[in-house]
Amino acid sequence: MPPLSRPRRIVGVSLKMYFDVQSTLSYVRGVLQLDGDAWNARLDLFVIPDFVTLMESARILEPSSVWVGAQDTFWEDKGAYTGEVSPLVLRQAGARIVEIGHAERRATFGETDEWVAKKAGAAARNGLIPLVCIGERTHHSVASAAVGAAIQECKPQVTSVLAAVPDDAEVILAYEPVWAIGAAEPADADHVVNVTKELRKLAAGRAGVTRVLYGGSAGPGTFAKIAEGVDGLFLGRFAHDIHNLKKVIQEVGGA
Ligand SMILES: O=C[C@H](O)COP(=O)(O)O
Repeated sequence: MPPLSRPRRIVGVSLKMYFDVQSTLSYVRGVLQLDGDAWNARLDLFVIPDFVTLMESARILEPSSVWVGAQDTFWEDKGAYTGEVSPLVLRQAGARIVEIGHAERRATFGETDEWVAKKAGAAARNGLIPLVCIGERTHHSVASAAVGAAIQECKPQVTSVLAAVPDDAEVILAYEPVWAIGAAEPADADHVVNVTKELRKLAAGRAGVTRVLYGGSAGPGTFAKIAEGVDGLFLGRFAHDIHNLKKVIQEVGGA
């Protein structure tokens, strides 16, 4: 059987709630400056600011090929849902991608697999690409047991989402072991490769493109070690310095 072709690589960064308005817009302008580099022929790039600065960020990046994303969405398009943000409005505001089920939302706000799946379906229904974060909460000290335990915990997170999204819709899965988020270093490369290879199998046969990213203290130097299992990186703190983001883009794009 010929080897399966891999989808186009992709790099994204979430600003989480680290930045104020001016810092976000200044960062986004910095990303715009990267647009002329050769990377855009080789990979997709997205930036996820907070909701308040999303529209202005999208306006700044409109002339570029960089996608703007949202950090969450609600599962209904309209109605009496005070405080929630509609996927329809996100699309109209310029978002192309929406992050769903980040570990911080699951832990702090009690998001369940059921909610995450409904949100992913709503995103796809509105023409947004769901970027679904998955990952195990605890890290087994024995490497062989850690892979099996991670797959067991991640599997329902993935299957519930894939059941809620049309088969031909594009989906991005960000494998983020919870214990590796906000840490000093990313997860062990062998662990990431072994888990992501298995997770990828859950989406085999889908008509829509499914890309698998790694996130969790990733930065310059991370991608080469795990490229066998992933299509790119989902970055946090270590890409909040635009120079580091540029380095990662060069590494993932193979420049
Ligand atoms: O959203 C991004 C991930 O949670 C990774 O964040 P981090 O690189 O700061 O650990």
